[in-house]
Amino acid sequence: MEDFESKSQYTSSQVRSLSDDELQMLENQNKRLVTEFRSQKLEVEAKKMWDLFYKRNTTNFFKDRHWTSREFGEIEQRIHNNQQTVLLEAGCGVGNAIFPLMAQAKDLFVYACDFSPRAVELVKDNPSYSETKCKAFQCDLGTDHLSYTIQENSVDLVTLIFVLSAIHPDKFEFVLRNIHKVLKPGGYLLFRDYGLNDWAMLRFNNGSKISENFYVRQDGTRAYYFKKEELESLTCASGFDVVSNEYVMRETINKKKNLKVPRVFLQGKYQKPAPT
Ligand SMILES: C[S@@+](CC[C@H](N)C(=O)[O-])C[C@H]1O[C@@H](n2cnc3c(N)ncnc32)[C@H](O)[C@@H]1O
Repeated sequence: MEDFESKSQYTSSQVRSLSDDELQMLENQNKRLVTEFRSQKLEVEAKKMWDLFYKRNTTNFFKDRHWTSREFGEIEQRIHNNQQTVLLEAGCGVGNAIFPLMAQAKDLFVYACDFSPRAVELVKDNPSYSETKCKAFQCDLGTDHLSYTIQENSVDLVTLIFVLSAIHPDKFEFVLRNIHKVLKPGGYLLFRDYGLNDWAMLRFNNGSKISENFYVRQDGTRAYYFKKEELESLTCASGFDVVSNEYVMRETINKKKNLKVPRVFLQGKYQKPAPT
């Protein structure tokens, strides 16, 4: 989670290949893994860690995401056609993805959920929040059923942006099935998250690795780095058809640190099949 400016972007079906130095960095991470006790504690305290994150940063950490409609054609098209749309932003944080969309779209209703009570409060405190256009609620996507709050088969689009990576891999399928239940047949899950061999993944120190591709940051929040084949099989196992699923490679520049780094994200679009 760093503040970087994007320089260039292209998609790739290949995993980013690593230099010898980078391979060595990954090798070093395996020397001392997080203990089983710490790993379990991090799982128990996941909600608390994110809530503390928002206590420290309030709405100041993430920038508004103005790229969502550009990156996901389904959103753009619906906004352009003034099509009535129900969207769920699963793991909404303080609303950086939803408020720019609500400002553009005339006929959009947004469900926004997060397991951090502070994040949900910050969404509700936003001057652009209105109960007629949005319902923000607390929900742990890995344990709470979305269908207790949202009617089954009622949502056109679900966005899941840098959220699944924060959840324990054992819960990935539950989360995806949870989302699948509230999507309309024919509706889309729009996904962006960290990809394998992302620069941030290689930077973790010895002692930060929990398990394969899963790490803990200094603030106690966790990050998983996805392989495209893995997300493809997870979404299929959860009842989705894969429409697209590619790495997005970006070269970004951190002006303060004078650093140019290769970021890797995984971006995908998965559809709940419509009955034939
Ligand atoms: C990196 S932020 C992304 C926020 C937002 N999607 C955006 O694009 O700005 C990750 C969010 O996932 C939320 N989160 C993590 N695990 C969650 C879970 N099990 N259930 C619901 N939200 C969760 C965190 O509280 C945090 O707000």
